[in-house]
Amino acid sequence: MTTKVAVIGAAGRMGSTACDAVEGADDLELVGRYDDGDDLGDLGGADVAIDFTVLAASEGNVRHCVARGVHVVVGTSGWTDAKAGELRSDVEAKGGVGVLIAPNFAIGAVLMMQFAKQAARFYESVEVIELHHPRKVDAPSGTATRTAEMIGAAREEAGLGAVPDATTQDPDGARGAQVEGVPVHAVRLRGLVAHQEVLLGNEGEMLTLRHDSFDRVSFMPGVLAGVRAVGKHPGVTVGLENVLGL
Ligand SMILES: NC(=O)C1=CN([C@@H]2O[C@H](COP(=O)(O)OP(=O)(O)OC[C@H]3O[C@@H](n4cnc5c(N)ncnc54)[C@H](OP(=O)(O)O)[C@@H]3O)[C@@H](O)[C@H]2O)C=CC1
Ligand SMILES: O=C(O)C1=N[C@H](C(=O)O)C[C@H](O)C1
Repeated sequence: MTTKVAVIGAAGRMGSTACDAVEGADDLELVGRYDDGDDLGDLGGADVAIDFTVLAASEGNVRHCVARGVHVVVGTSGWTDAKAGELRSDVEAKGGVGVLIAPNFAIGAVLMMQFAKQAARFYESVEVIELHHPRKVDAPSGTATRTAEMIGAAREEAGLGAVPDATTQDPDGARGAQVEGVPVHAVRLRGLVAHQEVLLGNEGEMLTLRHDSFDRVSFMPGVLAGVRAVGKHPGVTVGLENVLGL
């Protein structure tokens, strides 16, 4: 059976790549491309919508889809647990509708986050460095935020205290953003696509976890896996790991 798919943010870097991926899949049919100012209407009769827009638009797009019983795969960054939580009752009220929010669809990035979560309890120090193309509008990246949240939760569960840091003077924020007690640093550099390092340190050793997306096609196997799985996961699901069986 063919699944009908609409893409919101279709003219963007990710949206256009997602349109190509859907068109290249035998079991999927692209039935709609939507951009800023377009009326989403009935989404061209789509079974599943993919949203790669901006946070300010994404929530309204998702609510529009859910109200029409259309499953949604959300790649737009900036969705916090609190924002996802606000959706839950409305999504659950629609019965079988699924919303999958994934901070990162690259399989390696999902694994990197899982490895970071696994390693977190063994290390005194941890920092996250995300590196992206200079047209990215949000910082820190959704991936870095999610990684830091997962590390922070694992550290808390293990009873670890604050990361050691003697800094008392930092007028320009050189130590980065603090996300759940984890310093997060954002680099914007021409030539990059999407990259992240997690540095974990103990006395006398360091573990570096690094993932590189050199091309946006790296996100597509995850996007398509999400499109195929979202209908089998009613309610709101955060993280591609939940549909990959990790
Ligand atoms: N989860 C993941 O794996 C990944 C997530 N991302 C995230 O995806 C998002 C998009 O990234 P990217 O494609 O690079 O960004 P782009 O700026 O290239 O694309 C965003 C698109 O959304 C459109 N848009 C803006 N507002 C609306 C709206 N209200 N309704 C419909 N379309 C709208 C924009 O149109 P216009 O230009 O006219 O405003 C643009 O075409 C970002 O949040 C990014 O962080 C990116 C890569 C991977
Ligand atoms: O804007 C991007 O490019 C990316 N955004 C996502 C994020 O904010 O984490 C995913 C990936 O890093 C690429």
